[in-house]
Amino acid sequence: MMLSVDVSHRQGDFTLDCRFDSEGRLTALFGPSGSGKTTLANIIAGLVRPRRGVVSIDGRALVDTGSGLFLPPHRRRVGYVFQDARLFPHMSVAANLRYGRNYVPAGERYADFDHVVDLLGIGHLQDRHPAGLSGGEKQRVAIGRALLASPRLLLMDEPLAALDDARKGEILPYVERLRDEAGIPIVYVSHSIAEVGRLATDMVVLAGGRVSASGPTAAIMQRLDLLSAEEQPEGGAVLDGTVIGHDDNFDVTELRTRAGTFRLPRIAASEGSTLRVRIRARDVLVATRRPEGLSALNVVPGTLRALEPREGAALDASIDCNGEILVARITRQSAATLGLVPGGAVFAVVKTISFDSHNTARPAPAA
Ligand SMILES: Nc1ncnc2c1ncn2[C@@H]1O[C@H](COP(=O)(O)OP(=O)(O)OP(=O)(O)O)[C@@H](O)[C@H]1O
Repeated sequence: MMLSVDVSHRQGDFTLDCRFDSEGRLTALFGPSGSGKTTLANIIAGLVRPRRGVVSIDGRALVDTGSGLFLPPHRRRVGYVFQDARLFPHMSVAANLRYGRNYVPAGERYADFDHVVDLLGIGHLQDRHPAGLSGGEKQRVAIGRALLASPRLLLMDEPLAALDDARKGEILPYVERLRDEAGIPIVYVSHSIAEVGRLATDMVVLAGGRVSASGPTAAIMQRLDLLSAEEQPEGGAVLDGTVIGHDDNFDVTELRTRAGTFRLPRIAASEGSTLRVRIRARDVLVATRRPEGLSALNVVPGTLRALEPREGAALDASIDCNGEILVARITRQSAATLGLVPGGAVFAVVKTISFDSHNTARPAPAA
């Protein structure tokens, strides 16, 4: 599926002027508060009519101001999941789930009730009412309701924002399954690097109503300049790898990536399965010689590509490790002391313990 967006819009003092194309399974609209993510999602859904422009899915326009076309929301077949689940309180879970189906012509209904219920693990909740559900359960039902309307595209606007960390952890694997198994492209609004790094195949970065970058997640994530100063240490490389084994003595999992082999705290994943890890810039050290007498278990050789000074004492070193770029946030003083220069041979050092549930996930299978 190809989602194409080229729109301009004004609301109050805010101007949105966005253009991007995405073929991603899960495209994240990422950016700080007020950058225009929800406005853009609302334009795609048909809740906001742009002043100018076109939104199309696979070449079929949903809105085209040039020709005066504006499909109303219910004719777009775009499912929308909001931050708060917005279930009908007087209806059972089963009735909530069936609600959207009735608006879809029989010939266009492809979503299978049992499959969706199974995908989201909500079969046992069907007789309950929303008031008796946890936040995470409500959100899974809201996702199910949107899916059962057989959408061509699913929009999710900060669907985890209202949940605590434990509930987020509970629901993230369901979003991954949705991305990998439901066959519906997802546009996912978020300002969380952890969520986007884990889920997104593609990213559109918004700043002040404009697209500052778009493309595959791994390529965008390493561009720390796209992040705010507070977010930058959270940014870094996103690598996909294969589990090559577990060390039972030390509860460690070995992951082979193109950049090298990494040891992570043990992960319940079978040998040969694939994992995505995000290596935060703040967790990477740089050495000019292979270090000895150091507790960090992960040392991969590479070539220094660039040194980008950041605010205050910080500097980002981009290290090319066999074609994958790792970013290390170090001090300018360290770079000067080590005599770092682009083109030099270095080692990237990563603590095993820096891999945690916030930066380890299963990747989307190849499209
Ligand atoms: N109906 C409206 N009228 C006027 N201005 C609006 C309206 N809705 C939103 N805005 C403004 O448009 C800008 C973009 O808002 P939007 O909700 O799209 O941002 P966002 O990136 O989704 O932010 P957040 O992450 O906080 O939800 C903001 O400056 C907001 O104040």
